[in-house]
Amino acid sequence: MTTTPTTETPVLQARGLVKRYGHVTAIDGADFDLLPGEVLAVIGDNGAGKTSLIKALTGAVVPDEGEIRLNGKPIQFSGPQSARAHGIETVYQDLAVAASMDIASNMFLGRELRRPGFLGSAFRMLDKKRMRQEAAEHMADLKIGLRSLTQSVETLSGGQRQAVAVARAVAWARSVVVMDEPTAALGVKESGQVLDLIRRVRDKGMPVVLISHNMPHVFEIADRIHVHRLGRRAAVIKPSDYSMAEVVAIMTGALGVDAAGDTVVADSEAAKAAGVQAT
Ligand SMILES: Nc1ncnc2c1ncn2[C@@H]1O[C@H](COP(=O)(O)OP(=O)(O)OP(=O)(O)O)[C@@H](O)[C@H]1O
Repeated sequence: MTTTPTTETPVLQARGLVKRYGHVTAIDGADFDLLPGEVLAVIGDNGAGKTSLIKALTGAVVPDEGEIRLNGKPIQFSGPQSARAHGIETVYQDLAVAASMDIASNMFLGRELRRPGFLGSAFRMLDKKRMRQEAAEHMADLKIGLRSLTQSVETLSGGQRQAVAVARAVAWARSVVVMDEPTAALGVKESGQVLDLIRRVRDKGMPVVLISHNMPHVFEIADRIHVHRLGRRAAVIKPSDYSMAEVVAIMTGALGVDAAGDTVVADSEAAKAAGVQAT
């Protein structure tokens, strides 16, 4: 396994994570490092344990073993709410937004602002005006152009909905934004817009973890790629150092990566079939 040598303290880090579901070991001693200001893609074959790893890092599952550190400090999340309270926001592939509600209400879903004074404290009245104003500021900040924040989310295109979900996550995140397959359901143009948006989030200084099966998107946007295989990190590489075929070969186990960052043939038949050779 290789890690890019760095002196920076990772924003989010894991060592030796294990998660078992009965007889299945979904995470098998996984390490993870997210550096400040980077887009880190997490890729791996189906069943490699990417989702389980991300769930452990975002509080959705509690690992059986291992350690998670946030900004260098050991931390245990008791649930997604606890990860959120520590500034980790996740954009889920499905269920990203409440379709029948308007854009501003979606931005503040579960964190609604109340009217000041008695109206808010006693009658729990919502401060819709302020929520719209702040939602508009967040949208402008990320250069997301939407006609009206009072239109319901179901009237938006898939890409626009994803943009609302990303804007919401960025608005609340203080440490990390995790995105699970954000372009999976989108067309070419909309995917491009979401990738641009991810770049803007990164350029604001917010590190992004991107789980994706889409290799061209990963190569286009990731600063580093965490390759997950058989429940653990098989390699961390820079997209500029490897071809897509090589990364797929690392993912499937045809190639391994040694401590110097060179690829080594791990399965010669599979490497031959994939048309790749060791460096
Ligand atoms: N709740 C669960 N109960 C039992 N087994 C599970 C559960 N969640 C995941 N697993 C198993 O753990 C392993 C890893 O699954 P996981 O979903 O983390 O992989 P993945 O890399 O995200 O896969 P995919 O790309 O197909 O979504 C699989 O064998 C899966 O069947």
